[in-house]
Amino acid sequence: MALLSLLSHSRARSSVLREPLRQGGLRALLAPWAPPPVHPHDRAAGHACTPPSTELSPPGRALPPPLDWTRLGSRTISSGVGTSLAQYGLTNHTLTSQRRSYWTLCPQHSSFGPPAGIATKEAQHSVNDSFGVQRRTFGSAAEPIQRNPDYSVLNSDDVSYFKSILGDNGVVQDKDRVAVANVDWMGKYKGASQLLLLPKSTNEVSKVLAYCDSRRLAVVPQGGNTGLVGGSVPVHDEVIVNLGGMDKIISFDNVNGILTCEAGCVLENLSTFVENEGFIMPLDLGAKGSCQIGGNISTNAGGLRFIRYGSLHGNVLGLEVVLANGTVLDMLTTLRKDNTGYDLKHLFVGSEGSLGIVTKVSILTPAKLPSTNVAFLSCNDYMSCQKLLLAARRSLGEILSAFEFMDRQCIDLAMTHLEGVHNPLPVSPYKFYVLIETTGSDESYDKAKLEAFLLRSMEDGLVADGVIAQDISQASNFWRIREGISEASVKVGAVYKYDLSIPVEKLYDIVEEMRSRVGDTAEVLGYGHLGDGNLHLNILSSKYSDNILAQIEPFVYEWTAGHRGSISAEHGLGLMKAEKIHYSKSPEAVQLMASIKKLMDPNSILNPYKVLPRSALSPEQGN
Ligand SMILES: O=C(O)CC[C@@H](O)C(=O)O
Ligand SMILES: [Zn+2]
Repeated sequence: MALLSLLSHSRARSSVLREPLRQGGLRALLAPWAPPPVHPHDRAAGHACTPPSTELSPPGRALPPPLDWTRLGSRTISSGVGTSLAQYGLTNHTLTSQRRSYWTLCPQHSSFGPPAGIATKEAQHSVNDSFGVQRRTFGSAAEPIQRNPDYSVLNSDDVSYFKSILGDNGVVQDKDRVAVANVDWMGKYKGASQLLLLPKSTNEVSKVLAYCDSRRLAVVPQGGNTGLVGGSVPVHDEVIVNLGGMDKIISFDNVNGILTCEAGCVLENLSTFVENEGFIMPLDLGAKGSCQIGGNISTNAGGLRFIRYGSLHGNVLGLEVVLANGTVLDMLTTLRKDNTGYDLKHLFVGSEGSLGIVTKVSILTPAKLPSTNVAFLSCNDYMSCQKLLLAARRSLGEILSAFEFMDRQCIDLAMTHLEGVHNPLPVSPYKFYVLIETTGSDESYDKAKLEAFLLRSMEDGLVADGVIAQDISQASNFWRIREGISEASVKVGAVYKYDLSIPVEKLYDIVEEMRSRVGDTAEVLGYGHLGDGNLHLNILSSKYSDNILAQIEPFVYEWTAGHRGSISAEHGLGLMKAEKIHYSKSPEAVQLMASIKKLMDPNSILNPYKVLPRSALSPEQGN
């Protein structure tokens, strides 16, 4: 049945937070009593991207009720079509302040606890809480990881030194607050750090690292802690250095669209800021409400706009980075072209904090275009999805801004676990769903183009059914389904996540093979950024089990390598895949990476046990 409602609307995206953070997570515990608010429109250097509110302190004060996140997210991003914040009586400042007050003071979530439904007994047992001993991350086939005995153990003199640099508020030893920073949002990776540091400036980061290097104290750099591979939490007792307090917008060049800001700015706040200037961020992720730009860059995050604007390697113009020994490397250029020697910034894009800590960023932001359309379509088979992608590239060309796919299992999961979303298509035997977004500069031309494309695709049998969002809330609902799959997947109990680059024509084969391998023991989901050849393979079960894992690994890595794919398209290697790098990189490449690591971080203090295999590093540095 054809159900094409051919009406256009402007884009609206719901704001999807990683669940534990929405419930009052790490950001809730960072800088709870902050300096007076600064409106993000005020671009004088040093003004806050996340304007903290004086309304926030002190705890125990009466608070307004928590806001409706989904609706606020829509309002924020819909400002191009006459539903601006101002029309709703909200300013960005109000919005952000309200968010922070919810995060900061939501009383029932102020103490640490793993996300509901995830921290099974198995999970708790699989990680030994006393540091200095073997740790095994559950859901991983890896051997337990020994603490490297060459690292020093934190003592009271260290803490006193950090207090002399960061002040009392910048040095957190409170058990509950440190516990939140020790665990990732899925409750899957858990460290045993005793110390969380909250620097406010590059100079402070530099002093902290210089000291840690001289003492050989291991460090884990942390942003919004929204990663999926255990890269942003400690493995043992590493000191956590969280950049969330460095959240200022430094400048915006509104002729060239170049944003310069500190690393701790939350992506969604940057989006709101640049959208008010008539630009957009070149990347967009489901975790935008929590993730920070420094973390995005350190992990080379891909996301939903990659098909249109490409990778951060292309969009990041400059960086300021603090090296392991405290040296500040100023590469904060805003030039589009600069061919003077090696382009060192690329070493830090995607190296997951193992070579330095990103403290400032300059990034190219594309112009915001006025006309956006979102279509939600179903296809009968995977071949139709592939053909549809090719047809979309040919017919929609310059206006195509997203091409995302999901199988039916994803839709079922989203409908079961996400609040307030509904399947816009009739419940049916469709096996695949595709979300297509177009963004262009001419509303009637763009709309006509998309409509013609969809009608043709239906006639050709590529599309079985579909809708085009007629208003902001429909568009928001479509995006919420796609962006919410990750969040919904952790609600089942246990989730094994793989993030693979595979040639598009083979991409769904591994999902089907995996289904037959795990049989009834687990549910297998396939979704992702089809336009980028990026599959998210999620395997869900009620609890973690070595038997299920044995069906998945090493098969998933061998299969991917056998098809010349990558075992990490966009999530990075982190702890989960540090020992698997050889499936995607040659021994020579891994050796060169290890040499670079040793050159730049000879004491191996930065994010140990992550990214590179122990065998590639020398014994005393690699454990
Ligand atoms: O959770 C996942 O597996 C994928 C998360 C994210 O990269 C997405 O595209 O939704
Ligand atoms: Zn993704």
